[in-house]
Amino acid sequence: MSHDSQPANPHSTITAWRAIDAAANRAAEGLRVVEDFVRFGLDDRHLTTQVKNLRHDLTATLKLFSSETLHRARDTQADVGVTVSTEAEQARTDLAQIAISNLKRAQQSLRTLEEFSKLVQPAVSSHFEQLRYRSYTLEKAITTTRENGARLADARLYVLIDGGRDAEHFAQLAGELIAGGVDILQLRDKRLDDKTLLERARHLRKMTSESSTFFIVNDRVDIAALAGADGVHVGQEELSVKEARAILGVDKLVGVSTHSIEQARRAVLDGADYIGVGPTFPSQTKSFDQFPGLDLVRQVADEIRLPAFAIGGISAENVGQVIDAGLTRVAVSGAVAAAKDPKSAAAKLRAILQTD
Ligand SMILES: Cc1ncc(COP(=O)(O)OP(=O)(O)O)c(N)n1
Ligand SMILES: Cc1ncsc1CCOP(=O)(O)O
Ligand SMILES: [Mg+2]
Repeated sequence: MSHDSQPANPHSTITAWRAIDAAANRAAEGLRVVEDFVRFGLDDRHLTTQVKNLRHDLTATLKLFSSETLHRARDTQADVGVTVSTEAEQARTDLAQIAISNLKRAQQSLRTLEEFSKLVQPAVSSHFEQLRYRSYTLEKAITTTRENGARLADARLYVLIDGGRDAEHFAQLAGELIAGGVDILQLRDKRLDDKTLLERARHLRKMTSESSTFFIVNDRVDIAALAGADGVHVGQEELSVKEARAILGVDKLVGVSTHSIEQARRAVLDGADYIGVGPTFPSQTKSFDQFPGLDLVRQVADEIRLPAFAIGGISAENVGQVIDAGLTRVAVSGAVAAAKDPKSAAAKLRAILQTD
C-alpha cells in the first residue's frame, strides 16, 4: 500500500520490488568489499568490526521483507542495467579507491532501498536511512585512518612543552627540540595569560614552519586558529572533534586524549586525526588516580590503525615496554623538556622509536 492508503499500481509495485532486490544485493556486495579492504588493506580490527556490524544489520533489515516476494520480482535477464558498465567502473587503480567506490555504491543502494521501500513497506524505510548515515560515518573514519596513516607515517616522537621562563628560554628549547628530530611539538601551558600564550604560539609557528615538525596547541582551539598551528589537541571534557574542526577547518589536525578502548573507538568514529593513549606510567608533569597503562596500549595496538601516541611518564628507560606492547609513537614532556640536554634526549628517544 502507498502512503495515502491507495492500492499501489501493480506495475509500480513490481518495479519497486525489483529495484529493492537489486539494491539489496549491491549494498551487501559493496559493504563486503569495504570490509575486506579495512581487514586486509588497513589491518584495522575496529573498522572491520564496524563494517561487519553494518553489513549484518543490513541483512537483518532485509529480512523484514518477504524473500519470496523479492525472488518472484527478480528478472535479471530483463534488467537493462546488467550490461551497462561505465569506464569509471573499470578504471580502478588502487585498493582504497576500490573500497571507497564500493562504499559509495552501497550508500546509493541504501538510498534506493530507503526510497522504494516507501511504496511497498514504508515502516522499513527509516531503517535504511539509519544504515546510510552509519555508512557516512564509516567512510569518514576509513578515509581519515588511511590519510593520517600516510600524513603522520613518520611521526614517532611528540613532545609537549610549556611557555618557558621567558620568550628567549622558550625559543631556545623549541629550537633544540626541532633540531633533535621531534616530529610534533605541542604547546601546553595552563598558566600563561592569553596574550603571552598567543605570542609563544606565533613564535613556535614561525620556528616550525621552517622545519618538518608539526605544531599543535593543547586545549585552546582559538589560539591554534590565530597562530595558524597545524592543529589542536583536545581532552575528553573539552570541545569535540567536530567543534574543533568547525573552527580550525578541515585540513588541520585534531587529536583526542583517550583513556579506555571505548574512548579510542569513539575517537576514530568521531573523525579524530590521531589519539593520545594513556596515562601509561606515573608522570611528573600531571598527576592521575588511574592508569590504563600498558594494557590500553596493547588494546589500541591490536585494534586501531589511526595514529596513536602513548603518553604519560614515558622515557628512554621504559619506552621499550611501550614498543613491546605494540605502539611505536609516544608523546612525552618531562623526559625531553626537563632533560639536561633536551636535544640529545629527543634524538635518543627518536632513534629508539625508529623500529623499522
Ligand atoms: C598527545 C596528547 N595526549 C594526551 C594529552 C592530554 O590531554 P588532556 O586529557 O586534555 O589533558 P591536558 O593535557 O589538557 O592536561 C595531551 N595533551 N597530548
Ligand atoms: C598531559 C598528559 N596527559 C597524560 S600524561 C601527560 C603528561 C605527559 O608528560 P610526561 O611525559 O612528563 O609524563
Ligand atoms: Mg586538555
